[in-house]
Amino acid sequence: MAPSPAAAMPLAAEPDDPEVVEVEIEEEEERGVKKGGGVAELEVEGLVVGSYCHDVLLRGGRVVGETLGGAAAFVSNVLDAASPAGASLAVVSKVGHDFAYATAAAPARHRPVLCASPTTSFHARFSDDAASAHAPDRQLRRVHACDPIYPADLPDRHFAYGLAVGVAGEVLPETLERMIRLCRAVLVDAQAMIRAFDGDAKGGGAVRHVALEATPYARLLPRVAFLKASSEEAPYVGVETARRRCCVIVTEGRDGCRLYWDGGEARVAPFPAVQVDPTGAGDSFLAGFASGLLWGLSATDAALLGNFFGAAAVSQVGVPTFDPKMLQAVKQILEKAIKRPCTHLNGNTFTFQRSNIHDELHKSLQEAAMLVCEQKQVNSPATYNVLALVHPGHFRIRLIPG
Ligand SMILES: Nc1ncnc2c1ncn2[C@@H]1O[C@H](COP(=O)(O)OP(=O)(O)O)[C@@H](O)[C@H]1O
Ligand SMILES: O=P([O-])([O-])O[C@@H]1[C@@H](O)[C@H](O)[C@@H](O)[C@H](O)[C@@H]1O
Repeated sequence: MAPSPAAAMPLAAEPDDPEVVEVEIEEEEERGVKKGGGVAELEVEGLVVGSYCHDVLLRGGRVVGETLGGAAAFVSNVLDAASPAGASLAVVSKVGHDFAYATAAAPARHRPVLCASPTTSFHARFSDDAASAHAPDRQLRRVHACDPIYPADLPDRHFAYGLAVGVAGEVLPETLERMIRLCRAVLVDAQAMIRAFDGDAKGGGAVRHVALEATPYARLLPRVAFLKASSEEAPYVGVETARRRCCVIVTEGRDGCRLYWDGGEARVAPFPAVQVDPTGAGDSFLAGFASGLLWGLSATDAALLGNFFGAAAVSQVGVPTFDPKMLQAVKQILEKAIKRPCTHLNGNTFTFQRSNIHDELHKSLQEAAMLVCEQKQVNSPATYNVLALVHPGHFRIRLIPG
């Protein structure tokens, strides 16, 4: 189906909601929007909700790496790097006193809330067989579960946009509902809603998926702007039903992604990457996509930025470090392509159409993606046998020599 030229998406909160009117007034005052024709310098604050975790990567029964994980870690890494000037972030994340990445030189970027229970942790077991773009490449087991994030844990102020990015069931339905009230547009990762765990007393157990429709999150979908799912999660989301309530984005690994909305769909092409660790690709995609919206791109164009950061994520183990030259190149490309950033998340609608700059944007970002590949090849010592190839020595990650 060809993308519709001008589909529109309502805001997360209802337009006649008194809270929305209040938000608009407050936002205008806070941002110092110049009235009477002056150029507006917009300040946009986003809210990320989901806990950091410890990831243990295993291959052939051996631990090959231990890294900072949790979608909030990957998401804030990309949003901090790629958002336009004037955009800031609040992150609500919970960890235990055992959290291993609070004091390292390259820590979790935003301070988490400390709890008595241990930090959420996952074991990711990678198979030696080459996975297809649509097949699971790892088996996840939750080993510990930290406390859930309650509505009262969210800051008591309004945000331009919010990302619900739980990994272990920590974003409760009532917490998502509160996010929807606080944020003008909410983007949700399906993994925050459809994961179930074959539990033991400490919260350990294999990760399973349940049908979204059977969860208490389903009724909130009409008030969500974008729902992202991997191809593995898509059957549990029920794309045909969900797309009538919000825009659904299905990521397809090295094949890029597809957007489905009520009345249209679009495929967005991927970028080249040498994959060493698939962890965090979906998270980095979602954050790249959100930053594309912040730059003022249509959803289909913003998905290019999602694919770009998804590809960058798989090129490194754990939360990636971005080459400043690459980031500068990306921002220059966006500044050149877009005359006025920060419009869509503050406006009344999202647009979906593939713009006339789409192909040019893809081509320019492809050149920046080559910088990521080149940087990887220069930095990679052949001393660590990690997941697929090798990875630059990095103090945020403990790699186990092969
Ligand atoms: N091998 C790859 N090469 C290029 N891009 C990739 C690769 N793997 C993932 N990506 C990018 O990251 C996005 C998310 O990856 P995917 O594997 O679908 O999600 P998840 O990590 O949730 O399983 C993809 O849509 C794509 O843009
Ligand atoms: O790889 P991805 O699907 O984008 O997201 C991953 C989660 O599925 C996983 O539970 C978590 O431990 C990782 O750190 C990462 O957040």
